[in-house]
Amino acid sequence: MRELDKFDLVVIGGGTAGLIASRTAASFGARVALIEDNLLGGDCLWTGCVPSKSLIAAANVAATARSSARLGVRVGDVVVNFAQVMTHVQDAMQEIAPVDSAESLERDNIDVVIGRARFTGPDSVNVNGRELRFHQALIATGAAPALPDIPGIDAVDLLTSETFWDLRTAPEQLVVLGGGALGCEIAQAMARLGTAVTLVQRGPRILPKEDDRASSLIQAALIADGVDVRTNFTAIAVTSTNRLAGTLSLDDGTALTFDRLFVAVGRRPNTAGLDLHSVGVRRDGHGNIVVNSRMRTSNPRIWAAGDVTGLPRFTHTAGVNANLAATNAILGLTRPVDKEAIPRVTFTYPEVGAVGLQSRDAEAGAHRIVTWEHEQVDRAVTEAKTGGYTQLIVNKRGRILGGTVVGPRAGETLGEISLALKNRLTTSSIASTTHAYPTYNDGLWSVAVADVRHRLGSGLVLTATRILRRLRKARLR
Ligand SMILES: Cc1cc2nc3c(=O)[nH]c(=O)nc-3n(C[C@H](O)[C@H](O)[C@H](O)COP(=O)(O)OP(=O)(O)OC[C@H]3O[C@@H](n4cnc5c(N)ncnc54)[C@H](O)[C@@H]3O)c2cc1C
Ligand SMILES: NC(=O)c1ccc[n+]([C@@H]2O[C@H](COP(=O)([O-])OP(=O)(O)OC[C@H]3O[C@@H](n4cnc5c(N)ncnc54)[C@H](O)[C@@H]3O)[C@@H](O)[C@H]2O)c1
Repeated sequence: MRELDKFDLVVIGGGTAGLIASRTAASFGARVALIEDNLLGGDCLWTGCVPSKSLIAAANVAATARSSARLGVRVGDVVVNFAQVMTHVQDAMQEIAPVDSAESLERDNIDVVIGRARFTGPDSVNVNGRELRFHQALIATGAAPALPDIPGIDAVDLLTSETFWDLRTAPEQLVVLGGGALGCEIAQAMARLGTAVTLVQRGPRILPKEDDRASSLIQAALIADGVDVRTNFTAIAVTSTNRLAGTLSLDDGTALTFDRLFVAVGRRPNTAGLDLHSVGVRRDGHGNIVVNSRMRTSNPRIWAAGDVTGLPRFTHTAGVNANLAATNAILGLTRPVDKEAIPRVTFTYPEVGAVGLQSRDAEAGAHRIVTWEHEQVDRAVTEAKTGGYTQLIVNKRGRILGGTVVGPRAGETLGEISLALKNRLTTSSIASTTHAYPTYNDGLWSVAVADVRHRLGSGLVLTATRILRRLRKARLR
């Protein structure tokens, strides 16, 4: 660590938001210190995206092997070695870790300080008894699993996204509480790996943020994989038989036996111990740090990004918003955050990808919902994976305002829809772009062509087409 006494930017938290903010600021020549309390890489690398997608990859291989006879390939019994699955999960994390390491950050001229940060004054942070002074600071301390307040729940060692990755033996009976992205991904993956899984969702449907039909398709897919999906139930008590196992009582009088209970009911921001009061950084009713459209907090010297804010909790939003905050902080710019073109993907099978408006947001007369069934996507037919759809929400001129894709590679197709949304493109732009055949993106191409045809068949465009045809005929006479 260099001994110059004041940093241009002190970043608290070494997850995606903190790493990106530090690198952005350092690339502008700023003097940057990054403080991390635990492991550099944060949630995405150690407890979130990377381990969960590695687990899902193994689960999908098991499911593909089991269903291969349908395509004429018979394999023997599918045997899952859960300890080896978890070795694969650990290997994936270790392979990515060097990118986020202290050595790599120091090569980018970032001073890394390991320890827990606490604000001690308007321009100072204390770490392990040591004072770091800053011109500006950025809070990127992330979030942790929220725990529901259910009588008896403290008597069992819950599985959460933080503890699950330490498992080396698969539970036999897993109860998953919460049917959001996390609950659905884990429930399906574990069912595919051979665990008996029950998913309890408080509301009427799983994945409630998604299009109704997407929720129904994922619910059907989970059930097909053997998950016992219980929607519209409230858990009222936990009775433990030992520190790990017990029963979960539901409000209809039934009780679910589990040997592990996985809790996936949302996240709460990590702000404890930062002493935000002392620096005048405001939080909302959920404890999220309040930021303006430029990612600045109520203290103009302090910025925040990532899961600790109330903005959508994804790795890509953490990275993009942190980059924006650091750019605004160091260069004095006033670039606003993008709140419209925020894509999200739930990595169940099939995947659900969504961005912008959804069918429930479409206003009659102003918007149209155009849908293409994957039964008509040749790639899906060749792979026998036709149970999905591509849907766009467009305005009268065909401008793309949002979309939902359900299918095996929905997340890949979503990139093109996000690009269209961000750049205010119409379906004509997609329709007039040649797409390689046969790909899942054919669904998007087809839905765009269908929309252009619809517009050609009505209103001004129809009149213009008719006039052109008449003129052409007259010339040919
Ligand atoms: C199981 C799971 C799967 C997920 N899958 C996806 C996915 O597929 N795609 C996607 O986009 N998103 C996914 N997410 C969400 C994604 O992981 C988060 O949105 C993202 O990692 C948030 O990054 P962050 O930098 O804001 O916070 P974090 O990565 O949590 O980083 C915060 C860091 O701050 C440190 N810290 C906290 N307090 C202090 C302090 N006082 N002093 C010093 N350091 C401190 C913490 O140790 C931590 O390392 C998933 C999340 C989970 C739980
Ligand atoms: N693919 C991805 O991008 C991905 C995957 C996993 C997690 N994540 C992120 O991780 C975070 C956590 O995910 P999550 O699924 O826990 O949060 P979430 O808020 O998306 O979903 C929680 C679900 O639990 C339900 N719920 C709440 N209390 C309940 C209770 N007592 N009993 C039963 N159900 C209850 C809610 O209705 C909701 O559907 C999110 O911010 C998410 O963005 C993202």
